[in-house]
Amino acid sequence: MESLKIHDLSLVRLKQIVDPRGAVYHYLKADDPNFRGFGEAYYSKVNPGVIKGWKYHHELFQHFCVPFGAIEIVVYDGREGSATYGAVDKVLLNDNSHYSRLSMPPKLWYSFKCVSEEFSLLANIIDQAHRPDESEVLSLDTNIIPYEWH
Ligand SMILES: Cc1cn([C@H]2C[C@H](O)[C@@H](COP(=O)(O)OP(=O)(O)O[C@H]3O[C@H](C)C(=O)[C@H](O)[C@H]3O)O2)c(=O)[nH]c1=O
Repeated sequence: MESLKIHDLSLVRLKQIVDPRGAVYHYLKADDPNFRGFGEAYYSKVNPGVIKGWKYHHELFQHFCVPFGAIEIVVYDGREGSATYGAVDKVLLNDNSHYSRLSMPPKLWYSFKCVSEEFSLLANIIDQAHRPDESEVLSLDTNIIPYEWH
């Protein structure tokens, strides 16, 4: 596990099993300590240079990885009472040297940018089905979150 500032946010390097026909990419197993149950899996396609966010989920526990392309994801801890209140982590996820899973509890703000030349896919496994009433958004230029994308 790699160390991040935000309490409860975890980054785990994943295996890619090389095979001349095409590798196998690990993602998430039910016996992983971070597994919280299965609700839904989906991909967010992000075009080159595009930033999506800020987003916030009241309830969802999320597991991100990037099986195609490269994405920088920034996470902000605005949870009152958190031991790491105010902390920001920035993580690179890609399909080769940074093939990792970012596991994230609810109530953290995040945004992500495609930094590959082609589009990227951000895969997400969540512990309950997506519901539109469960999330919040802020614009990228908000002054509530102490991070500016360039
Ligand atoms: C995820 C989802 C989205 N939608 C609708 C809601 C919007 O009208 C549209 C795009 O959703 P959104 O703008 O949230 O898409 P992304 O910015 O790619 O973000 C999504 O993928 C990243 C990785 C996240 O972590 C978000 O929580 C997730 O919403 O699809 C649905 O109808 N059902 C769904 O399950």
